[in-house]
Amino acid sequence: MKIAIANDHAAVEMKNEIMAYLKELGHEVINYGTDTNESCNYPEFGERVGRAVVDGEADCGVLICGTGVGISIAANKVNGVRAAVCSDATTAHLVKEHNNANIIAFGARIVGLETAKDIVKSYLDAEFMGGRHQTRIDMIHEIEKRNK
Ligand SMILES: O=C(CO)[C@H](O)[C@H](O)COP(=O)(O)O
Repeated sequence: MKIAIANDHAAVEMKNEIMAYLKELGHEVINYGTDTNESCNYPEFGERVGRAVVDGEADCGVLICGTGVGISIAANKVNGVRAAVCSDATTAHLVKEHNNANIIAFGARIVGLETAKDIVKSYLDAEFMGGRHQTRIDMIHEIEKRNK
């Protein structure tokens, strides 16, 4: 898969570890920054990965900030993005199966590296179940249309 990844200053080291792990798993990774520890603003990076996924430059995305929350909120402002913050592998699996999340997010100040690896692996191994879950995703798209 082609995976877009980005982070803020709180997550540079974790992003580098996760990029290496994703490559080990055989994925292509597109890095949208940031690559320095200098303080920056997570909305910029959330939007970059959100756009990359919605525009089809990547199949899915990984976003990391201190908590995973701010960067996912920003990504979710791009129409068509379903970014989900996860702190455990079970949730990561379910956000793909039920919500067809196209971006997974987590916090470098919240989870350790091994948990972060479990989260991305569990997400990537899962498949969207469709059916009643598709109905609900269609409803989310309707909300987007009503609130453009
Ligand atoms: O988690 C985050 C957003 O949800 C950010 O990483 C966090 O707010 C950055 O904080 P600071 O500028 O104090 O390092």
